[in-house]
Amino acid sequence: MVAHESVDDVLETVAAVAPDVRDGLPGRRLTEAGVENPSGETVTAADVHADELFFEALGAIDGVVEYASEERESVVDVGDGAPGDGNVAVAIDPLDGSSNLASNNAMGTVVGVAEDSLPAAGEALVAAAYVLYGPITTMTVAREGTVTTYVLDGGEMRAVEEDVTLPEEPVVYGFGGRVPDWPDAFREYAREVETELKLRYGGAMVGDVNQVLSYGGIFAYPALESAPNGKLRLQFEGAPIAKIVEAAGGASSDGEQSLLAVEPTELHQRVPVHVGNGAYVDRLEAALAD
Ligand SMILES: O=P(O)(O)OC[C@H]1O[C@](O)(COP(=O)(O)O)[C@@H](O)[C@@H]1O
Ligand SMILES: [Mg+2]
Ligand SMILES: [Mg+2]
Repeated sequence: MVAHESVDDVLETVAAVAPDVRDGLPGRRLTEAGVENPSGETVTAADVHADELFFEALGAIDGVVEYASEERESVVDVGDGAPGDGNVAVAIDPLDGSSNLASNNAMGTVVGVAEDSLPAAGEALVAAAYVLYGPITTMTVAREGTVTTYVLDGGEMRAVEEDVTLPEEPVVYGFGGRVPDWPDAFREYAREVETELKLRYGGAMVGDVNQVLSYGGIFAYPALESAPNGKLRLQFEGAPIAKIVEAAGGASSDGEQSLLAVEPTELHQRVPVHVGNGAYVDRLEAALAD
């Protein structure tokens, strides 16, 4: 098998499983799983269910040899051999923004496909995608330098927008964390941005990034005084989202460099995430460097 066939299989499988994840949400509303994930966060029954569905389906693909999830402590070997030579590793945030289930707001799934063992840097990703469980279930895929958005119809991928690019005139911003917890330099930057753009923050990274991809602007979950690496995880959130935003003509940063260049040292490490139009990311980096 060659790598692109494994990548096709992974993307088609994520698309096929996503409707089942969605169908499983109503019955798991307001149900905690009673455990913490490796990041020390409360896990909902919906997080566990999504992880199980993706693990079963993705782990069964011939060319997938490693599976790592935000909900699992370590990488699981699910095939013979190592990533490379047609084999791939899959890193997944099975349900992003799952605290939005209680309030019935948008959530997502984020997936990165690498030809390297996990944890792998964003530069090693051969494809990245997110599913958005909004009024419509869509899937946005970055592959071979271009981004395509699909509507998922009964698990089938129907392309609705090819060569997705960030609009040149930015319109929206969304920043996570509490204002008093933001470092001074970020707070000053945010004060400027809020005079220029409209606030769009829904509390699920996938939904908030999709606003930026649709209207242009910037999304950030920055470093916090109480958490210098922010909240989001490099492997499961920052790197795949950066791959998609950069392939769509935007930029990403951990505050100093592209998120794709950040070398992971731990599977669940966190990283400050800033993604959006290049001009806003450049200004952010300049503001943090002062
Ligand atoms: O509740 P906050 O602090 O705004 O955090 C929201 C962020 O946390 C997340 O929900 C974390 O992702 P998970 O739901 O996958 O843990 C992001 O989707 C979102 O950007
Ligand atoms: Mg998440
Ligand atoms: Mg999650």
